[in-house]
Amino acid sequence: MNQYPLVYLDHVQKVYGKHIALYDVSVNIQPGRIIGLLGPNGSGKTTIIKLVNGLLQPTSGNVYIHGEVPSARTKQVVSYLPDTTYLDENMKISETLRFFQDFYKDFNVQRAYQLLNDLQLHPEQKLKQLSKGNKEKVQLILVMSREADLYILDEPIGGVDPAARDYILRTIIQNRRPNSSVLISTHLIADVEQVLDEALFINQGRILLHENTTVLRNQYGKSIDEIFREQFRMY
Ligand SMILES: Nc1ncnc2c1ncn2[C@@H]1O[C@H](COP(=O)(O)OP(=O)(O)OP(=O)(O)O)[C@@H](O)[C@H]1O
Repeated sequence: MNQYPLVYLDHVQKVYGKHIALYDVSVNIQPGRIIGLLGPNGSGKTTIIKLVNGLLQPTSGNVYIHGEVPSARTKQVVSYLPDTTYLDENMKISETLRFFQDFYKDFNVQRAYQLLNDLQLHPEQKLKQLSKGNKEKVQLILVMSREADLYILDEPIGGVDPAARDYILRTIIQNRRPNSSVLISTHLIADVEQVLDEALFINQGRILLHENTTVLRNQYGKSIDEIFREQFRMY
């Protein structure tokens, strides 16, 4: 058992040119948790995600995954869904699964086929034949079928029918690797809040709150979406 937190951001500051994107951010993520990284456009969500992935370096402070700075080794335990498409549109769904199987030795192809079935996606369909929402589902299934310690989802399922978002997230999250954590970045709070264990509110590069969602609901007598809107008046 690793004695370090899964993720620890230790007084992280990130500056792009003259713009300060993150001010003194400290965050601790434990195993087995579903965390919503919630904030309006430009608040610093993607910057945090890229720092955890090792795609960006902090200007000051440190990022640790299992007590180590991000490296090729830590990347093996993090499965990342970027907010852009990266798959060849001419591939069939089944070919994307083979591609992931070749690329990631921790890819669980049985889980991927099970999830495709659960979400009623046909493996022989080509990506270019799929709707935006169904393409997002395929990407989510690919990322969640790795045996990772941390799954990072940057704006997942924004194109999916709102009525189906909760079901899709729930299905995928319930089938993830046991005791892994999921960090979900979104501004669609109402659609994800039922699956969240913790809420991390961020605004203008500062963490405003990091709390258990049940504690928050009980404390305010409101949904996470309502608390977010009322407390921080971002909308
Ligand atoms: N490469 C860059 N150069 C300069 N400024 C940047 C760069 N990347 C991000 N920023 C700025 O840093 C701030 C945080 O951006 P970030 O992409 O982390 O926000 P976000 O919360 O993910 O936003 P969104 O919800 O719109 O995706 C924003 O003000 C953005 O304009």
